[in-house]
Amino acid sequence: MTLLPVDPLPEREVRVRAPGKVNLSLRVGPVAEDGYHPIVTVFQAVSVFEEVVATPSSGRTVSVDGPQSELVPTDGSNLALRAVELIAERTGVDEGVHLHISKGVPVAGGMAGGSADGAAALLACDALWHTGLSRDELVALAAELGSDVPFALAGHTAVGSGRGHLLTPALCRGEFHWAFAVQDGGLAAGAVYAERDRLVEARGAAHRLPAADEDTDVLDPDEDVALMQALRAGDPHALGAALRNDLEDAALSLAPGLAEVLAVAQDAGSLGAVVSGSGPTVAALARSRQHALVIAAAFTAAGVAERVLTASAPVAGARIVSAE
Ligand SMILES: C[C@@](CO)(OP(=O)(O)O)[C@H](O)COP(=O)(O)OP(=O)(O)OC[C@H]1O[C@@H](n2ccc(N)nc2=O)[C@H](O)[C@@H]1O
Ligand SMILES: Nc1ncnc2c1ncn2[C@@H]1O[C@H](COP(=O)(O)OP(=O)(O)O)[C@@H](O)[C@H]1O
Repeated sequence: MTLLPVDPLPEREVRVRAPGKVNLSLRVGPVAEDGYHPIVTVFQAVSVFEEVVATPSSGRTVSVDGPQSELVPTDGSNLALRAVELIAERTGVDEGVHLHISKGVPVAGGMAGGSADGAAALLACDALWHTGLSRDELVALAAELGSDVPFALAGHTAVGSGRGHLLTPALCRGEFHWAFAVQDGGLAAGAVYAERDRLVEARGAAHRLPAADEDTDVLDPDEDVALMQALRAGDPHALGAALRNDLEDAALSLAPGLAEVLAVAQDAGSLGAVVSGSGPTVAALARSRQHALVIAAAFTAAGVAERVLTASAPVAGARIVSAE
């Protein structure tokens, strides 16, 4: 009897796409004992995406391509690999996986690209390993990985409280258009929060006030009434006027060149411009898709960005795009 060659089983592959974000408002309270700051933030997911492809493998490894990929660690500190270890540990799975990440979101840019990879890896492993986790279980694992990871799962527009991990969906009508000025060097979120503490304390000392007094009402949700109304009305002019980021002074203090980026956005007629999260990416709100391209061109012409991006928003959170 002759044995016919048998085709190997087709490689299974799960492909997930997850968005970056911009903080439309970011209000920061005084640092808590655990080293984290209570915040109230309005997240919006933007059409700048990470793609993560998971395939079975003997080990647990990651590879990365795309802009700034050389800045992304491929050891156990990679958020996507941390997600793999976490889901394996909690579900008792003893399998390997290789993740390939194609980066679209700036690295350490304040747009939560690493968080998007973490969220994508959770979804990919859940599908690949048939662990069948519920949405709530995935969200709980996401919150363990990082403050911004639950929003990368949720997407759209949402209010984040606590460390930013407790989410409430926000009503939002229509489509908004953004231009982003991306910088080469990133800013670490922890360093920017620490710089904010230093600035608040220095200001408190100058006014002979206890530093914490300044933040007494900062976490009151009513502070964002105008912004929430602008979102409900789908009014980009009102939204532009309501943008706010309490980390902006700290990001500007660590990266003073960002003041010029904000000025260029204003000169190009943006409806509002802010540092995105902990920076250093600057997000400029445009009147239209065409206007976003004009603002992006102005960033390039002024030489204030290493790279420019345009995006529409809001978009959905992490999604499986194919599983075969
Ligand atoms: C500033 C924000 C705004 O959305 O995002 P980015 O701009 O970095 O994307 C977030 O608060 C960042 O979230 P994320 O980057 O997930 O932070 P984590 O990994 O949880 O924490 C990194 C470090 O930031 C500081 N941190 C983070 C969140 C928070 N509410 N208070 C903090 O003080 C802590 O020092 C922590 O050690
Ligand atoms: N998958 C990943 N992609 C990007 N950065 C990662 C990843 N995993 C870990 N990191 C580390 O986290 C840092 C910040 O991640 P990132 O999400 O890109 O920025 P931010 O927190 O500013 O939004 C990076 O400088 C990098 O050292």
